[in-house]
Amino acid sequence: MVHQSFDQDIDFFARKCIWVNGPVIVGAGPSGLAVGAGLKEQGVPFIVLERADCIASLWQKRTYDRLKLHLPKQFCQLPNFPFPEDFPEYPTKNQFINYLESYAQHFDISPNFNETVQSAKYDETFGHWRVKTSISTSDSNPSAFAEVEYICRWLVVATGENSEKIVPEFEGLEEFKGNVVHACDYKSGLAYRGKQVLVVGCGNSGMEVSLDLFNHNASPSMVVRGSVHVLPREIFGKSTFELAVLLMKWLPLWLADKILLMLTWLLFGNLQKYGLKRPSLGPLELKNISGKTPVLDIGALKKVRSGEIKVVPGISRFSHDSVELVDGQILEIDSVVLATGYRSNVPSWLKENEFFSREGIPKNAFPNGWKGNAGLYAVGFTRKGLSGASLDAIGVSQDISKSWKEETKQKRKSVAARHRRCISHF
Ligand SMILES: Cc1cc2nc3c(=O)[nH]c(=O)nc-3n(C[C@H](O)[C@H](O)[C@H](O)COP(=O)(O)OP(=O)(O)OC[C@H]3O[C@@H](n4cnc5c(N)ncnc54)[C@H](O)[C@@H]3O)c2cc1C
Ligand SMILES: NC(=O)C1=CN([C@@H]2O[C@H](COP(=O)(O)OP(=O)(O)OC[C@H]3O[C@@H](n4cnc5c(N)ncnc54)[C@H](OP(=O)(O)O)[C@@H]3O)[C@@H](O)[C@H]2O)C=CC1
Ligand SMILES: O=C(O)C(=O)Cc1c[nH]c2ccccc12
Repeated sequence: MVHQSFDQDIDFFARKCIWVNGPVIVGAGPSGLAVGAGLKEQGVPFIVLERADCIASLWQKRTYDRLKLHLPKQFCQLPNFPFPEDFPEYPTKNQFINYLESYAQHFDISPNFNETVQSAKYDETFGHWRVKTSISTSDSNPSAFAEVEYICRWLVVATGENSEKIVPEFEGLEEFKGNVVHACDYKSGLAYRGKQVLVVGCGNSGMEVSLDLFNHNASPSMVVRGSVHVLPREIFGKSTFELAVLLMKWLPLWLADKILLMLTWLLFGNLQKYGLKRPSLGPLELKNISGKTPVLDIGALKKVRSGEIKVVPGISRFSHDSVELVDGQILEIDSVVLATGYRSNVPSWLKENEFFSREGIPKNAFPNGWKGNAGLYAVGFTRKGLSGASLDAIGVSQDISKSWKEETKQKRKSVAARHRRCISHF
């Protein structure tokens, strides 16, 4: 049996208290599923808590229709369960979701859905974690919920680097009468046909949303307030990411960057004249230091070059039907898509400040960022996408399995000893 439960009266409602014989995993995205799979293989019981009503909610609920994986498939599959052979080099979002559904089914992982972790704290006195959740009990009434407290020896944080959208404040945005959405709520350009759309941000989301808008006969203007690395997804028919991995094996990061940028220059030439200034650090060094992912171009650049996607500088302020930019120009716009990125939500619920930074990312760099103290683990915070998450998950599930087996053996021994003592009294 995985857990035992008992009720505790707290104020006017009952908080259920559940002892978990094994780890609690927070998040049923690729990272949480991969840890669950590793634990299943070792026979370790666990529970997975997921705030959404499905697995991989980032992929199922917070991404646009035409999204594809932008790294080749061999860098995106989870441990011990390869992609189907007929998957293309860059699987579509739906193919990836189907794969994750099969993964959960194959390893028999059934998360507790609609259950949000509100806080988790280590209890030094008893040597275990107290994980408090709220479960939404009604779709029609968001204030109807129950509360549960889990008590466990191991806590796995798998809530992701992208769990909350970043919505910056802009002067006058409240006056703007058009539609404003974050990229996580953008599905397709269908609803934007014929519209002037301001896309704020030029990461992979900003570039791909701009391209999708253009493909649906809208007119996108993309805000580039700083600098950005745009690399081709393939260089002379070979994946740029794969090439980067290869270069990084043998060369220092700066040299790998020089080679990538030289090859990119051969293909793209100088992009500054289109408003796309490169950062002074190379793409791999920048990713390593700041986490900023280079853009892997899937066709937006061609449209930037032709002027079909306009590049505009930073924003000064919005008014009811337009936006003023830092260079003084005023653009009339119908809608805004904020492709302004994401952040971790760990600081809002994990009461701990040794292992995780204030930004909610483990302080130790890859590959030493997955194990904290007192049974605390992190998976999927390496800024290395799905391949980083898979490596974390292997380490975490092996480590927990080892200590779960040791502790379980100890407990069995002491129960057996107690049992023997009892028998010898007769
Ligand atoms: C648009 C987009 C495209 C991407 N494409 C690629 C790609 O092609 N290749 C690649 O390698 N990486 C890609 N990434 C990176 C991405 O982070 C990974 O693909 C992957 O989703 C990470 O998995 P994860 O499980 O760590 O996090 P997530 O997929 O974000 O899963 C975390 C889960 O935790 C849940 N959760 C959060 N907070 C709580 C809480 N308090 N209580 C309970 N549950 C909670 C969330 O609902 C979510 O389901 C992409 C990211 C984005 C945003
Ligand atoms: N096909 C795929 O696989 C895709 C993958 N992804 C991944 O998802 C993750 C998130 O990407 P993304 O959503 O693009 O987020 P990013 O964090 O990469 O980019 C955010 C962008 O918003 C800009 N920005 C933030 N605040 C402001 C502001 N106030 N004014 C103007 N610009 C602003 C940033 O500019 P600045 O740099 O100046 O701060 C940056 O250009 C990445 O890992 C990415 O690779 C995303 C889309 C598609
Ligand atoms: O964070 C992402 O979006 C990824 O897909 C993973 C990723 C890790 N390192 C990179 C370097 C270049 C492009 C993508 C990645």
